[in-house]
Amino acid sequence: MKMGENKPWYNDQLRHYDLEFGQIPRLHYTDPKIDELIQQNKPVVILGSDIVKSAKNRWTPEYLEENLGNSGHTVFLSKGHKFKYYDESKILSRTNSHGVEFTPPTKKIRMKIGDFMKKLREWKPGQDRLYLQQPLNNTVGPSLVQDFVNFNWDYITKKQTKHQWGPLTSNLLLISQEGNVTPCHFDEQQNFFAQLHGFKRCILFPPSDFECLYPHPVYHPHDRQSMVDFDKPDYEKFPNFKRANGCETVVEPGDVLYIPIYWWHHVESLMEGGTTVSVNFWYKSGTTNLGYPLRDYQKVSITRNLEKMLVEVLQDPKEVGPLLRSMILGRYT
Ligand SMILES: CCC[C@@H](CC(=O)O)C(=O)C(=O)O
Ligand SMILES: [Zn+2]
Repeated sequence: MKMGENKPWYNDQLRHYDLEFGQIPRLHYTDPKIDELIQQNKPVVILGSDIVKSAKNRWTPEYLEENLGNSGHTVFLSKGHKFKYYDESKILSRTNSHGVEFTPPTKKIRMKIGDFMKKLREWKPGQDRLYLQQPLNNTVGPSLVQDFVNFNWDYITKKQTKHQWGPLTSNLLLISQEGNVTPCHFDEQQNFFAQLHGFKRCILFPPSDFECLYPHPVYHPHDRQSMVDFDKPDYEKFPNFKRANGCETVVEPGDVLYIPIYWWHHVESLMEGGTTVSVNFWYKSGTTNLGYPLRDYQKVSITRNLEKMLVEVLQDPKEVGPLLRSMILGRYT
């Protein structure tokens, strides 16, 4: 294990960005502050728990190759290190019929785990990068099922109940090539993000950073994804990016990062850190009682609903801006 400043990784394995980041709190799982932070919809890394102990460092690439099962799995291919998500259903949507050209930045294929691992082992710079992203389902082998059953569901379910989250919707198994990046985006679900093998750097921003991170319009296939290229920010188009308030952590095997609903997150597998394995736990939001003042994520949710309604009723997305400007300039500003 590479040691640097008593960490199992070196800072030069992290990609460099123009921003400074605070640190996400890393608390022992018995610390009551964890529940305070979750209640405040703030991120926290839960340490030393046995939430995914049955899979920590056990779900190695080799073990998964043996036990993931022989049905194909969803693999994304990318020309570069970024794997920017896009919603296929929005590529051909009516509102997109206004000639909004969209070229998917990644290719989605199905691959057997053996072929995926072989490609990873034989990968050469310049070739497409690979990222396996597969919901855990009943096609996995019995050994994985046993490990999954042996997660500490009691701890997880207690948190789900205490914080009035909705139902668990899925567990996504993520097997990433070293150096891959999932660019900055937010999800509309609560997320317990469990790191099982290797190291991932996670940079998070609060929902109130909406005006610093410039999400694509809701009708766009890259809905919920930031338009800012962190590797080469365009400060002309996105001037507020320089004042985004990011916080970061590097999750190690066994760590569980709580990524609150609507929080922006950028996730990278450390460069030269080997293949990484994670599994996430996505929960629907609970029924939010509208208390005042409204929470930042509630305002984002309201913004999204407004945007969807306007695009729906105006039909042409290009009319949304002028209508909103005429509505607020000189009246609400
Ligand atoms: C497809 C999901 C990717 C994951 C980030 C990562 O591990 O690359 C994430 O964004 C999440 O768990 O919400
Ligand atoms: Zn996400």
